[in-house]
Amino acid sequence: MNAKIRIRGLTKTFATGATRVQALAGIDLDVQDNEFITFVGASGCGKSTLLRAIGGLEYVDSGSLSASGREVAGPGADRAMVFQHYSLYPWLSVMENIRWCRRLAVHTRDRTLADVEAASGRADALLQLMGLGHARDAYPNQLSGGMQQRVAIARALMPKPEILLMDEPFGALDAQTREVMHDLIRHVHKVEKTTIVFVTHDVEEAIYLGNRIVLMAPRPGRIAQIYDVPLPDARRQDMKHGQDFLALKKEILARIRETSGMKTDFDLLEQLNQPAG
Ligand SMILES: Nc1ncnc2c1ncn2[C@@H]1O[C@H](COP(=O)(O)OP(=O)(O)OP(=O)(O)O)[C@@H](O)[C@H]1O
Repeated sequence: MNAKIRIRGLTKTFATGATRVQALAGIDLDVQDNEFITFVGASGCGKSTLLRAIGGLEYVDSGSLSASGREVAGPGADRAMVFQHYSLYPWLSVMENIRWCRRLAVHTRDRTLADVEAASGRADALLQLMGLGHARDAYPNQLSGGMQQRVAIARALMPKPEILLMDEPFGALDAQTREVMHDLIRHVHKVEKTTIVFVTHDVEEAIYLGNRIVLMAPRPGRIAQIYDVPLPDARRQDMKHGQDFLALKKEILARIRETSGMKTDFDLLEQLNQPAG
């Protein structure tokens, strides 16, 4: 079976003056169609750089990268991105924001009245899917952060991308809103059957959302391990307290600590409690 995203030997170095940072080194990864895969790892391990490369927003130095069966040479209509900051157009209503992409040249495929009707049906369906029915005529500044992010996701889904790339999309939201968004995005994944690649620094979020987790490590940015998530497709919040979930969370957190070389308060406390000598 052909992978939806296929990455082989990908490398990327950033050079700023005399400083060189190897953000990605020898990345090999296959993401299958309709997978929900999460990238997690210590700060600076290259998660966003890898996501941006898949989105065609970052040049790479060497290696190969294909998405939806084509070599990635830049952004494309098969891939949509959602970032932490919603970047909605403040002068457009919720519905106008969602329909925005239809105005872009790349999506001028509404040739007949039937096309136009299909597009407005799609926008209405996304409005309902994202729980935005009551907010269709509101403007972004009238919405909470969670609602704005729902609009940004609906807008990204409008052209039916095959791949949805999400870079810490819920990073700015409070804990309760994040939980609601987690269940919503799992539902979107089930209904839309989009392949989702999701970057986060939150291990619990990575496990709850992903079918697989790519653990990355820094200096140089690389894949340290890939985990299968031992949870059924239908997720429930109470699964976060299950033994398998907690064991995986503990293991990943330990690996992140190991790879980042950073001491946590917990490590320092353990050191202090060690008998001298
Ligand atoms: N445009 C850039 N110019 C120079 N260095 C960069 C640039 N973008 C990223 N880097 C460096 O590349 C490395 C990987 O960065 P990246 O943002 O991909 O990591 P990350 O895992 O997403 O980090 P975080 O979790 O902190 O967002 C870091 O050392 C970062 O400082």
